[in-house]
Formats: sequence, structure tokens, C-alpha cells
Amino acid sequence: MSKIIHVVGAVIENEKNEILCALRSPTMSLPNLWEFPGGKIETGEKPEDTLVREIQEELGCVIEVYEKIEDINHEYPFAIIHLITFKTKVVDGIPQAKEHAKIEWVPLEKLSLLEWAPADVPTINKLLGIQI
Ligand SMILES: Nc1nc2c([nH]c(=O)n2[C@H]2C[C@H](O)[C@@H](COP(=O)(O)OP(=O)(O)OP(=O)(O)O)O2)c(=O)[nH]1
Repeated sequence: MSKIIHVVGAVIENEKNEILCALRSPTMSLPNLWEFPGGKIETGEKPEDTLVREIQEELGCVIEVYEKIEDINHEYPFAIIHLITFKTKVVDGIPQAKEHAKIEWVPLEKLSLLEWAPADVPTINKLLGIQI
């Protein structure tokens, strides 16, 4: 059986209803696919705390974490990714791509034009359905 990796992703929204989308680099697993910035939950860590830590490392800014959006398991050939996504906002600093190929603010209605990591699709669908 595949190992399960627990991951948390930040749906960062700005005042213009745009979502911060991050492009995985060619050297990462799932290369050249868009994702929500975030990362693996360490043992004993609260998912919300993981997100604040990962966003500080990856984007160099501080976020506040609000409600959960989606909580799903997606089976990839290399593992099962258990992905939890949260609605968040930047409360200090300006996001910069420190680890990703690039980051972009994308209007909600254009999210489905990007090629997403497959585990992210249920979150995208929820965002488009419920208009957070
Ligand atoms: N951070 C993040 N990871 C995602 C998303 N969707 C998705 O399938 N993943 C996968 C990619 C990775 O396999 C794993 C997250 O690990 P990570 O963010 O630490 O990724 P990484 O490339 O730095 O690590 P690795 O897998 O190369 O060891 O979850 C997402 O929206 N955000």
C-alpha cells in the first residue's frame, strides 16, 4: 500500500478576490503544475501552524489562517497525498517566490484555466462553487 503524506495548502485571497497560485518548479515532484503554497505537516504539528511556517519559508510573508476548505486523499503513483486546504490572508509582507518557479494572483473565475496538481482539483471546484 502507498504511504500517506499529510500536506496542507494555503488558499491565499486578496481584496480583489484573486487567489495566489504557485507554479511548482521543474525540479520538484509534480513538476510544472500549479498548487497552493504549503507543505508537509510534521508529526504533532497543527495543520494551521504548518501553513504559517511553510508560507513564511516559501513566500517570506505572514498569513492568518481561517476556515478549512477541503480535506481529501489523492492517490499519486508515488504516494497518497492527504491534502487539507484553508482559506487564508496575508497580514504582513509581500509574497515572493523563494522556492516556486513563479507565483501569480489569479482571479477566482480564471483558476480552472491553470494546470493544477490533481489533488488540488476538489479545492478549485469548491472555490468556484461556493465563492469564498
Ligand atoms: N504544497 C502543496 N503540495 C501539494 C499540493 N497539491 C499536491 O498534490 N501536493 C503534493 C506535492 C508534494 O508531493 C506534496 C507536498 O510536499 P512539499 O510541498 O513539501 O513538496 P516538495 O516538492 O517540497 O517535496 P517533495 O515531494 O519533492 O519531497 O504534496 C498543493 O496544493 N500544495
